[in-house]
Amino acid sequence: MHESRPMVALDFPSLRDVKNFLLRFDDHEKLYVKVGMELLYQEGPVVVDFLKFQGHDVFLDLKLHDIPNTVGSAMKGLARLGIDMINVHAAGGIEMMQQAKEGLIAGTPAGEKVADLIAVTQLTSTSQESMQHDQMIMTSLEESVLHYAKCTDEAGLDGVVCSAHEVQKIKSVTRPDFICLTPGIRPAGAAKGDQKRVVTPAEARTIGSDYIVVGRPITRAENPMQAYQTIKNEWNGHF
Ligand SMILES: O=C(O)c1cc(=O)[nH]c(=O)n1[C@@H]1O[C@H](COP(=O)(O)O)[C@@H](O)[C@H]1O
Repeated sequence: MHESRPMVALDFPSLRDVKNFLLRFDDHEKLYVKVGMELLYQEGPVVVDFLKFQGHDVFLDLKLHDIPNTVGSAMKGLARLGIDMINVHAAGGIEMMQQAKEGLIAGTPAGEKVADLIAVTQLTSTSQESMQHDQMIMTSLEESVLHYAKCTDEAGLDGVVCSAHEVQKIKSVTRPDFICLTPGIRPAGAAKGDQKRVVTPAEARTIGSDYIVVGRPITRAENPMQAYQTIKNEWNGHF
């Protein structure tokens, strides 16, 4: 495990919703939050400024996927926001990922830590059937994920977004410190929603995930702080 806090996916449509959500937590609770496209596209970079000012760590989950030059230039601009982690789609290719990394390094202000850069393999909402039908990748889901993980490592990135089911094999074909960040986390009995490949926080811990990302089981809980603490305890092996 790399990070003892579960990352909280702030999948909200506005900064006002984020502020209301954070009011449910103690002031001293510094979170590692994930800002995705829903929030950033509607509110802009001010969201990141706000969260960083409040002392939270920020994973900017924009899943960039375009030609190498465009992604590299976009990364250069995004690096100035002072984020802690950011991602691209491995399907964009090795050259795209390399330029993403170069852009990120070039845009990071002198003296500041370069954000972790990871790549999405196959989304946790993708099943083997949908991958073969929609993407026409005629291999197993696991083979596809491992292939993308190897390409990501070759491009010099820090790790991947994957399902916890794939963590052990990914580390065996890359390296032990290759980050495996796993969404698709559901406490026992919680609704899966659109996620296809899910595990509990305790299972993710046993399997060896480095980070877990949790959205709806916390953001839609009646008591988000309590849901967060329960998941955090389970993730840290305290029951
Ligand atoms: O990159 C991601 O964060 C991501 C990749 C993936 O394969 N699956 C996945 O669910 N996610 C994100 O993780 C979060 C999961 O949210 P919940 O399903 O509500 O827990 C969402 O914000 C997704 O955008």
